[in-house]
Amino acid sequence: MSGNEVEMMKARLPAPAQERLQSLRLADGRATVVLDSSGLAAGEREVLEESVREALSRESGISDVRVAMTAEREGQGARRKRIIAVGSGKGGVGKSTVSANLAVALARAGHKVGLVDADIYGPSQARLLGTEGQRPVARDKKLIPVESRWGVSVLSMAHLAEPGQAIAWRGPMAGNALVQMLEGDWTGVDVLIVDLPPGTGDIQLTMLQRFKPDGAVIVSTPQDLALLDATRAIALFDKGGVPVIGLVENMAGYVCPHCGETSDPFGIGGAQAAAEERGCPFLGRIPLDISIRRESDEGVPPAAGDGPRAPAFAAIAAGVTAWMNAP
Ligand SMILES: Nc1ncnc2c1ncn2[C@@H]1O[C@H](COP(=O)(O)OP(=O)(O)OP(=O)(O)O)[C@@H](O)[C@H]1O
Repeated sequence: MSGNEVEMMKARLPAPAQERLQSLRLADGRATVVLDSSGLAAGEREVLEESVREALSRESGISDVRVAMTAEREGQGARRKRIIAVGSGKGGVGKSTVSANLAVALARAGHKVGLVDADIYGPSQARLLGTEGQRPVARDKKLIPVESRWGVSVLSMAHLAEPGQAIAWRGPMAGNALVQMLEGDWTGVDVLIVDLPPGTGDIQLTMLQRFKPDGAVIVSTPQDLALLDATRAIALFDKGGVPVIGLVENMAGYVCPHCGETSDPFGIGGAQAAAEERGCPFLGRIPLDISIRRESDEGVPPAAGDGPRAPAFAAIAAGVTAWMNAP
C-alpha cells in the first residue's frame, strides 16, 4: 500500500479515531489499526473500535479490519492529560476568575493541574494566580510553565510579554504564542484548563479544532442566559464536537459587603433551568461578592482559602471530576 493510500485511509477514519491513531497498515486486504485508548472507559473503547470497523470495511480492497487498543500503562505516568476549555459567550462575565478558581479547587482535590491563559490580548491569569513578573524558561524548545503558590502551573501572555507593555501582536504571532503555550512542557499534568478568549469567533473555533478539548465549561451571568450569549457559547462547542461538561452561573445573587446576606435580584434557579433546557448540565453558582474581586486582584484565589466562597468552587470542581471519572 502506498503512503498516499494510507493517508487516504486515515482521512476516512472518524475524528476521535484520527486523534488517537498510532498506526495504520494494510496488507493482503487486512487493515490493522492501532489506537491509543488511554483515559477511555470500556464502553467508549467499544464505540471507537466499532466506528473504525464501520469506516474501513466500506473501503474497496479491505476485507478484514483489525483494531488494537494500546492499554494505559498504570504507574508510568501515562495517564492522558485532559484538556478542559472554559468559555463564555461574551467578555466580563468572570470566565478568567472561574478558570483560575476551578484550577485551584481541582488541585486541592488532588489533581495535577495546569492552566493556559488563551486570552492573548487580555491576559489575566498571572494576576489571578499571583505569578506576575515570573518568566517561563524554555527547554528543548518547550516552555516550562510558571509555578503558582496554589499547586497550579500556568502559562500566560503576561509571562511572555514585557511587563506593563500593551500586547499589539499581529494575528500569526499571537497564534504562535498560543500554540507555544499549549505545547508547553505539561508533563505530569492530568488536567489542563484553558481560559479561552471571550466570544465565539474564528480564533476560538480554530483553537478548538487544533487542540480539541475533552470537555468545556461555560461561564455566564444570569442575564446572559436570558440574552442567549451563553447559548452561543454552547453552540460553539457543539459545532467543534466538544462535549459541554456544564454551566457555571457567576455573579448570581449579590452578597452584601456589610451584613453578608445574599439577595437575588434575578431570582434563583432560572439559569439552571435555562441551561438544562438547552441540554447543558448545571455545575453551580457563584455570587457577586466584593471579596472575590478583592482577593482575585491580590493574586489570592478564593478557592485556595477557607473563606465562604471556597466550597462553591470546590463543588464545581467536584462536578468536573465526576464528569472526568464517568465511565
Ligand atoms: N463572582 C464575582 N464576584 C465579584 N467580582 C467578580 C466575580 N467574578 C468576577 N468578578 C470580577 O469581575 C471582573 C471580570 O472578571 P474576569 O476578568 O474573570 O472576567 P472575564 O469574563 O474573564 O473577562 P474578559 O472578557 O475580560 O476576559 C474582575 O474584576 C473580577 O474580579
